[in-house]
Parts: sequence; C-alpha cells; structure tokens
Amino acid sequence: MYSRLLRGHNVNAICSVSSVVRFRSHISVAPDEALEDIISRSSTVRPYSEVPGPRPLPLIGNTWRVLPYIGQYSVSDLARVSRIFYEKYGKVVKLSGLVGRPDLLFVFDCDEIEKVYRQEGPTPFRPSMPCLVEYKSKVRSDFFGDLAGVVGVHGEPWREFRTKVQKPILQPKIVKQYIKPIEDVTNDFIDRMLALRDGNLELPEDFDNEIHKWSLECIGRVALDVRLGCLDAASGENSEPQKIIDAAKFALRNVAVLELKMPFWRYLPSALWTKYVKNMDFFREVCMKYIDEAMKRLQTKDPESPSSELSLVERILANEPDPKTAYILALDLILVGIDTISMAVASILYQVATRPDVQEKLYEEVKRALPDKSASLTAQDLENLPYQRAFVKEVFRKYSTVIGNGRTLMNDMVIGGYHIPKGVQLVFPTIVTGNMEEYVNDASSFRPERWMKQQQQCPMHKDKVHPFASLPYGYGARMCLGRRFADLEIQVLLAKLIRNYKLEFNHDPLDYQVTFMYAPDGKLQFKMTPRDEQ
Ligand code: HEM
Repeated sequence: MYSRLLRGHNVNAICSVSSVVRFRSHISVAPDEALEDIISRSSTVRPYSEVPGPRPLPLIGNTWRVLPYIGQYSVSDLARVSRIFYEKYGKVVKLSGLVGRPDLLFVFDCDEIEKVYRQEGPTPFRPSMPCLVEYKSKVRSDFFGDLAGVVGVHGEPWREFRTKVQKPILQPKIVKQYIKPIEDVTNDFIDRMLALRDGNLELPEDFDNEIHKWSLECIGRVALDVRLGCLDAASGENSEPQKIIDAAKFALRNVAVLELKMPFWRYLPSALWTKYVKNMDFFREVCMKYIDEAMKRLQTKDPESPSSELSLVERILANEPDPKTAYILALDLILVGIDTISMAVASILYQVATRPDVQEKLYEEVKRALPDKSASLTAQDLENLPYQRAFVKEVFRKYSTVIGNGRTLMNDMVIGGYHIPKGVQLVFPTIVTGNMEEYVNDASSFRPERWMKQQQQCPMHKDKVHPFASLPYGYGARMCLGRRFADLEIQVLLAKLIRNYKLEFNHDPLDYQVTFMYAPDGKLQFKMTPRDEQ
C-alpha cells in the first residue's frame, strides 16, 4: 500500500529544485518546515542529486545489479555490499533507480543515525516487507480488515494496535514470569540435543533446524500456552510444527528477493509472488488452528488461575474484548519470532564454540551463579550473569544478526550535509557501524568486557561505543516487540547449556551470510561434552 503511494512521489522534482541551491551543513529540519524555508536559510547543504552511489543505468536503473547472472551483488552478499558502499562512497550512499520502490540511502554516520531516530514522531515508518503489506492490506484484506497487526503496518493503525498489545510483552515484571516455562522448553531442547549426537558427540548437520524447533516451541508456550511438540522424537519433516517453521522461513527469507531482485510482482503476478501468497495462506491457516484451540481452552479455564500461568494471548484478552487483536498479534509474533531468534542463537553458539577462552569465562561465571546445576533458574540467577549478557551484546555488535534497520523519511531532512527528500528509505547498516573504529574502540577485537561496568573493564582499553553504532533490536517507539522475550530465551539457553556442557566446533571455519538474518552459513555440527565427564 505505502509503496504504491511512494511511487507517485516525485523525488526528482525535489532534487531539481534543490540542485540549484547550496545549503548550510547539518541542519535538522522541523517536520512541517517547507522546502523553500530550508533553501532560504541554507548555503552549504548539497542537493540530493549529488549524494554518491552506484550510478543507475537508463531504463533499468540499479535493479540489474541484483539480478541473477548479470548482477554484481547477490542478496546473500548484502552485508559485504554495505561495507563496499561505505568504503567506496563514504558515509552517505544513495542506491537509486530500483524497480517499483523508492531510493535507498545508506547512512554510516552514527551521529546522523541518532539525529534521525531522535526526531522521529509517534508513528515511525519502518519500510520493511512491502510484500507483506500487499498481502495483509489487499490480498487478504477480508481477513485482516482494519486490524493488520504491527508487522508491515504503518501510521495510526500501527500505533493503535501496538498500544493495545505492548504492555504484557514488554513489561519486565511480566516477562520474568515466563522464566520457568522457557526453562522447561529449554531442558527438553537440551535433552533432544543429547539424543541427536553421533558417535563423536557431534550434533547433526541440520542442527539449525533444531534451534528453530526450540524457538517455535518457546513462542507457542509463551504466547498461546500450548506445547506444540516440536521437540518430540516423533516430530519429523512432515509434522505441522515443521511446516510452520518452513513457512515462516520462506516468508522472511524471500522478502529481499521480492523487493530487490524480483520486484516485478508489483506489475505482474510472478511465480515467486504466487508462491509467497500461497505460503502466507498456509502459514495463517495452520497458525489459526492452534490459536483457535488456545482460545477454546481459555473458555474452560479456571478464572482463579494464578496470573503467572497466563499466556500472552490471555493477558491481551483480559484488557481487549475483540479476540481478533489476540489472533493477529499471535500471528505476527510467530511469523517474525522464529527465524530471528534462531539465527541469533546459531551465531551465539558458534561464537561460544569457537572461542574457548570466552567459553571458560562464561562457564566460571555461571558455575558461581548456579552452584547447584540442576536447580531451577530464578530472575536473580540471571541477574548474576553480567559477563553472559555482555557476551551476547558483543556477538550482536560484531556479527549483527539483523544487518541493519531502516526508516522511511516522513519529511525532508539534511543528512550528512545533503538535502534528502521525504519518501527516501534510510538504511542504517549496523553490521558496518558496529565495526567502525571511529565509533567503537578496538572494534576488530571480540571483547565482551567493553559492555560491562567501568570497574570490570581492562584499564588498558578506554572503552567507547557510540550508543547508535550497534542497535540489535532497533530504537524508539517501533523497537522490536519481542526483544525482552528474545533476550530471556537466549539467556536461559546459554545458562543451562554452558553450566552443564562444553561446546566445540572441530570443522573448517564458517562464513557468515545473509539469509534474512546474518548468521554462520553451514553445518552447525557442534561437539557437546558433559562437563562432568571431562
Ligand atoms: C535476537 C532476536 C531478534 C532480533 C535481533 C530482533 C530485531 C528486531 C529489529 C531490529 C526490529 C525493528 C525495530 C525498529 O524498527 O526499530 C524488530 C521488530 C520486531 N520484532 Fe524483533 N528481533 C528478534 C526477535 C524477535 C522475537 C523472538 C519476536 C517475537 C516473539 C520479535 C517480534 C518483533 C516484532 C513484532 C517487530 C515489529 C515491531 C513493530 O514494528 O512495532 N522479534 N525486531
């Protein structure tokens, strides 16, 4: 829907007006300020047309660069491409002439990123997933109606929905109540890992799929109070949970392809677009089956049940009479909450297994915090793991699972000394900014200590991290809705695993690649040895 609106927006007209004038550098623009006012008080700001970047070819623009066979970039190379853009063109880079979509503006300047984030209004516009927008607002508008959820929804409808649902999902007091359910699921996952090991104590080649099963089982338990059975021995490739995982992966992993590589679905329904719609229909229907069952169970549940036993859906229903809100929220959470955290965990475990010194420090800390390794975890136990928390932050900084975030400019703005017209889509590539020496001291070293309180840091290093260089969960009103649960799930899994087992990776090092997320590409055949057996 919004991409259609933007298509009509004449970026070039603004450029041509502005190109005759030089503006003053680094002026923020008040939201309702007219272009003429900016022009009249500016003398050094450069016009949009002068922003450097790969030159679009006549007629086919820059889309050819990501086309199969002839293009120089592939979607899986997006992290590398971001780095090349920075090295070749500087801190502000324009990728224009993309079929069916506004220009992309890559911003590698953390002060400018901060400026954009800090002045965004109450309804920030993250330009992700126009294909999902099309699906929710057009193809299946009969189902979604006015309540389209948060993912791919913008403006007032997004704000209204998010306001209704975010309290139980983000309140630390409520989130802590899920430590036990998540620990139960995680214990089953670790048992399954043990059972899956081969004669060399190594996990199977498709271990990343097992991580996906754990994350789906966690969401099912937390959001719907249902155990989906993903971790049962019988859960094979034709099981329903596996189909949910495959459908969610397909939906997210084809976004970049549908947007950058094969954007022609906007004009003619391509085979990939038809498959995307069928896949989303399947995903929606199979999830609805479980959500419906959860709703039916609720009707027979004892109203006196303690609040610690409520699922997220129940908490929403307690304040929101329209059950559709709960349905749509659960769908959104399942859609974006499986692949994101699974790939983050794949990356985190790979870093644990390939950094024995760091793993020993993690182990020493968790042994102190949990002297009885079989005792249940408490919120206080997790509080006592500062190095573990810092370790996760450092993995996110150095190997940013989400390679970048973005915002559509809602008003003209000056960025990096250039006048940028509204409608342009800003990309903040955290995979690059989190590794820039200018913003992070000793950026190439992996040092979790940099995130710890001053007294725990090495006196040799003056640790500085620009607060906008590494934002794994985004920023502001639109920040990740599942971040507290994602963090909790990661912390519980690491504590339970490292307290009891040693992880190794005895194969050729893996390269990181972008699927939807940025994660090690290859077989995660970790060797898992019980600590007591050494
Ligand atoms: C480590 C794992 C995860 C990472 C790195 C991550 C990262 C992100 C980022 C960067 C955004 C965009 C924020 C912004 O625009 O400022 C986002 C949005 C979102 N995330 Fe996550 N996420 C993770 C896990 C999850 C999980 C497990 C769930 C659900 C249970 C989830 C649900 C969402 C939702 C619903 C949004 C859209 C929020 C909105 O637009 O209002 N995420 N996430």
